[in-house]
Amino acid sequence: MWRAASRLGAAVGPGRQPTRALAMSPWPFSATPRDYSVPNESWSREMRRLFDHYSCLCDTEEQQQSAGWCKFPSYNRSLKHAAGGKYLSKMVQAKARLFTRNIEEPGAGFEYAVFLNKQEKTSVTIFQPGHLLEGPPGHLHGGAIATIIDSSTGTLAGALLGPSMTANLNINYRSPIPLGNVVLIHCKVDQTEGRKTFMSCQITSSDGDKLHTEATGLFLSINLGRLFGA
Ligand SMILES: CCCCCCCCCCCC(=O)SCCNC(=O)CCNC(=O)[C@H](O)C(C)(C)COP(=O)(O)OP(=O)(O)OC[C@H]1O[C@@H](n2cnc3c(N)ncnc32)[C@H](O)[C@@H]1OP(=O)(O)O
Repeated sequence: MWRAASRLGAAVGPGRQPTRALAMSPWPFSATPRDYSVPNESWSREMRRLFDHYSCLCDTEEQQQSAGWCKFPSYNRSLKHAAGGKYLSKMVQAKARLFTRNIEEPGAGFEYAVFLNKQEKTSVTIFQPGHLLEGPPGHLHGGAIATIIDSSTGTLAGALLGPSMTANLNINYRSPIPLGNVVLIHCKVDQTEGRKTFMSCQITSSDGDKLHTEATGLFLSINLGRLFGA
């Protein structure tokens, strides 16, 4: 199924934006938070093609109901929202940024967008790794791979379960990922037992032909108040 999903559809007009995104709770910082998971000038043709393809699946209410896809917006600050500003120093509140969104230069770090299918409990992340994420020469660092896996599975877990944390990640690195190459990260929920959600994930080339990475993860629902010492 993962492979089939990556092959769906052809490219549509460049830079087309999804008309529907997942409903989010009100943003606490300003009326217009910036969604980082939209095309910018660093995105390759393939990145835009995949973005347009998955955006099309989210386009209309009818398609949403039949296919169940939506784009998950991605902001660079979540801390004040999560903690309600209560337990954190002003210094931390002012400086904290989501790890994957704190490289300012477009294309230098993590360029990605997450599309969720809540009905099927799956997600697809389209990911274009930039030059600041180098590990082996010309290729993506294993820690950066772990980061994008954690972010992708964590986003799916958060959307399905609410506040949750990664308890365990197991990663098998099968083939190196060249910097700049667009890859797909397919995540799915395998099982839920009380607070525990078991997930699995594959990273493939954008045509689905090459397997780069496989992973499993365990996420636990948490009480946010406890996380911040309540
Ligand atoms: C929307 C926003 C967008 C934003 C989108 C951004 C997405 C980014 C997502 C990033 C996510 C992260 O990086 S999170 C950061 C990395 N993770 C962490 O730092 C977590 C650190 N660990 C912890 O805080 C804790 O260990 C918890 C919360 C995971 C669990 O603690 P707890 O709540 O007290 O639960 P505990 O009683 O220990 O365990 C409950 C049950 O789970 C089992 N269990 C616990 N840990 C494990 C484990 N590693 N492997 C197997 N099983 C485990 C226990 O045996 C038990 O089973 P039984 O006896 O009940 O059967």
